[in-house]
Amino acid sequence: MENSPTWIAVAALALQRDDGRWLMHRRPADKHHGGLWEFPGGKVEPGEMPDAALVREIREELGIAVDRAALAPAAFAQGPAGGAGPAIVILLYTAKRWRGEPAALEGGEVAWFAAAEIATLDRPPLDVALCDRLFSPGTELSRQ
Ligand SMILES: Nc1nc2c([nH]c(=O)n2[C@@H]2O[C@H](COP(=O)(O)OP(=O)(O)OP(=O)(O)O)[C@@H](O)[C@H]2O)c(=O)[nH]1
Repeated sequence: MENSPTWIAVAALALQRDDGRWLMHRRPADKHHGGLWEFPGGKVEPGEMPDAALVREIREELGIAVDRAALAPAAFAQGPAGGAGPAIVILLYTAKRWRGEPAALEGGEVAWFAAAEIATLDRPPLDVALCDRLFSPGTELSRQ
């Protein structure tokens, strides 16, 4: 059995609007996974709780304020980051409340999608797994 010597935790957010649409972020072309659509978020810093990291990343990346109490754990996925980097474990939270209007402050673009539309977007492999868990038929969220 092989153990991964290192891995990084990434916290990501599935933000849902009142009309049921979800926010996705298209990564800037010059970044790892450039041009792919993913849930906004970023790396958890050493010593940081994932939900606190997410509040920070979302403020930096989208310019909106989300309270930790509004974050609900939803799913996780793990796998290689691609390239020679350490493995990634992505912790996905959902939120339905925030303050401000989301914008792609660090490049790329943001847009709101129905769950069925997200299935047609080009996404990193871990996001395909996360979306399967979040939107799979029979789950509570897929009916909302
Ligand atoms: N934020 C986010 N990252 C994801 C997702 N799926 C996925 O494979 N990743 C990968 O996880 C890593 C997270 O890095 P990031 O670039 O978003 O994080 P960051 O802002 O803290 O990093 P940086 O400041 O070093 O660029 C990237 O390799 C990214 O491609 C996702 O849904 N959301």
